Amino acid sequence: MADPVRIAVVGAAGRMGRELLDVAGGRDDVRVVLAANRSPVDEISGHAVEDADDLPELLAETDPDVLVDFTGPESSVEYVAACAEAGVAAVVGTTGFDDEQASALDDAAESIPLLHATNFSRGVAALRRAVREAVAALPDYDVEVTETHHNGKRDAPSGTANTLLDEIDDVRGDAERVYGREGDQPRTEGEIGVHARRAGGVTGEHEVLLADDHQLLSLTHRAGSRGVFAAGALDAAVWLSSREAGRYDFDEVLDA
Ligand SMILES: NC(=O)C1=CN([C@@H]2O[C@H](COP(=O)(O)OP(=O)(O)OC[C@H]3O[C@@H](n4cnc5c(N)ncnc54)[C@H](OP(=O)(O)O)[C@@H]3O)[C@@H](O)[C@H]2O)C=CC1
Ligand SMILES: O=C(O)C1=N[C@H](C(=O)O)C[C@H](O)C1
Repeated sequence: MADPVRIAVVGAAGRMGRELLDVAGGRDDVRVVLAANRSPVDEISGHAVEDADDLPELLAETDPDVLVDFTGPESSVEYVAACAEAGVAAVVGTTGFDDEQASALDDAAESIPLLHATNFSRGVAALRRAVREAVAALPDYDVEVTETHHNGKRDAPSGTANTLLDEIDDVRGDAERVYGREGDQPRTEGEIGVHARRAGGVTGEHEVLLADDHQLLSLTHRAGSRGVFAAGALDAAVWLSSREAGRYDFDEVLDA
């Protein structure tokens, strides 16, 4: 069997960071060589947690093959730039990038392999394909996208909802997006309603609803645990570890 892929996890103390360290511990194709976090934390899943402000030095000391980042847009851009400097591949799960931050990922991908996905679950990959097919088959139907997440989520709508909206635009052309409705606001033809709900500990749900006067089609994905995202991100890291510099999609990992 091949040597395990050497992984660095940033955002180690976050919800996803903790899940990644836990899931990685049960796999023999990856080995965590660095866990780092902005705020000080002693230990997670048996890993000492280093100060993420020292990432450039830590990458040089620990020599990971791939860094896995689930943090925030500002830190993600900073960590990916450190990877580009150090020649370390990057798997990015962070969402909520503005255009400038997104193009910083493109810049890094000129010198390292980089894979960014707004959702690392296989179910959402299948949902994206199903949505494309449904929207193409039902061209005049009204479309509404609703996502529900835990009350600690910062960005809205979710990265996955934005990806689903882009899939719909690919098929229909750019539609007006209406974010929530209030007061006297009847639906206009072709608009897409977008709704973000935040409650309790919901891991992540996405629904694309298509309806006309006679039929309603609801396509829904519910993540049962963050383990599905962590497993997908580690699969992506293993796949990415043998790639050339460039920008890659999670679909390429699933199709391999
Ligand atoms: N692509 C996918 O499949 C998934 C993507 N996500 C995305 O991953 C990201 C993280 O989610 P989650 O783990 O729930 O978030 P948490 O808030 O639980 O954790 C965020 C982590 O990132 C760190 N962080 C946040 N902002 C900064 C910053 N400016 N500088 C340095 N470190 C920072 C935090 O450090 P500290 O401890 O110091 O606060 C913490 O370790 C989000 O963008 C979320 O949307 C989540 C799940 C699945
Ligand atoms: O913040 C989360 O939790 C999640 N974020 C991702 C997103 O913004 O789409 C993926 C998943 O839904 C969980």
